[in-house]
Amino acid sequence: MNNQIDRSVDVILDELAAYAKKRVKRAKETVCLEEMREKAMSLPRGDFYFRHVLESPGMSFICEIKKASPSKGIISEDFPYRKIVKEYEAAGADCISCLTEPKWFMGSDEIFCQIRSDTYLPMLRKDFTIDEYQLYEAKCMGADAILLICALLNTSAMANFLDICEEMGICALVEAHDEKEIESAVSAGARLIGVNNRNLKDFTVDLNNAARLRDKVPPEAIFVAESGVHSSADIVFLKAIGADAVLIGESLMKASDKKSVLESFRRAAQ
Ligand SMILES: O=C(O)c1ccccc1NCC(=O)[C@H](O)[C@H](O)COP(=O)(O)O
Repeated sequence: MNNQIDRSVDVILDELAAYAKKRVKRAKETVCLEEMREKAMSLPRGDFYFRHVLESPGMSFICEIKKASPSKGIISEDFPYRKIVKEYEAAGADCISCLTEPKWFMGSDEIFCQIRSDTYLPMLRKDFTIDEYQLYEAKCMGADAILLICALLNTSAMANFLDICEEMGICALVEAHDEKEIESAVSAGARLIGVNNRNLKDFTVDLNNAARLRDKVPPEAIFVAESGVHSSADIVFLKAIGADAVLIGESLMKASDKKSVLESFRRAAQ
């Protein structure tokens, strides 16, 4: 993987979606859509564990496991993900977000499944969802939640995916970056809305995005502030603007002592 990212590239989301389409097409050659749907639907319905954990009082922490990203290249050469999840657990993480996108994030379904078998924490399968097939895959992998990115889905596709998640008893974290996307998420019926502080078109990060958009998310939905959290001061800021949860990746992945960094973030949220 090329660690030198061209920051001017604004097509990365399109490329991620196109590659996800290819991956789904390939997967369907092994297990077709009907079979995957049947497998998923035959499993016991989930109990929306992910959302219930985020609904508990106080700010919740969704801690991410990722080796690389399009904006940062390799984040963590050393990637002992099974050890990392234990450190997150020990430091009081509420949920785990695990990237499964293989090309830019260097994730995989296998990594997800290994972590799944190691932790009791609710897990988000973080991938670029463009096909219902991926929802069934996620359910079969034991995911408690999946990611839906507004920039990749129109309102009706989003509503359809949310209905499928509802039927399977898993949650959808619906990610928005601006007012229009939040409106789309709300009218599709999203109950967990993540505002990304990272602009996925130019990779700039600004925590004020969450602040600016906080009031656009209805109070009955859970508001997750995503990306760009690097310090206890960031946590204090996001708590003050009314974030119910934060999703943190890079700063934890880069920390040599993840447990103490996460513990300090959690103290800042009290
Ligand atoms: O992070 C990227 O470069 C990126 C590029 C294109 C699509 C998604 C991308 N990242 C996903 C995320 O937003 C983050 O993994 C997540 O919110 C955690 O952010 P951070 O704490 O800043 O690592």
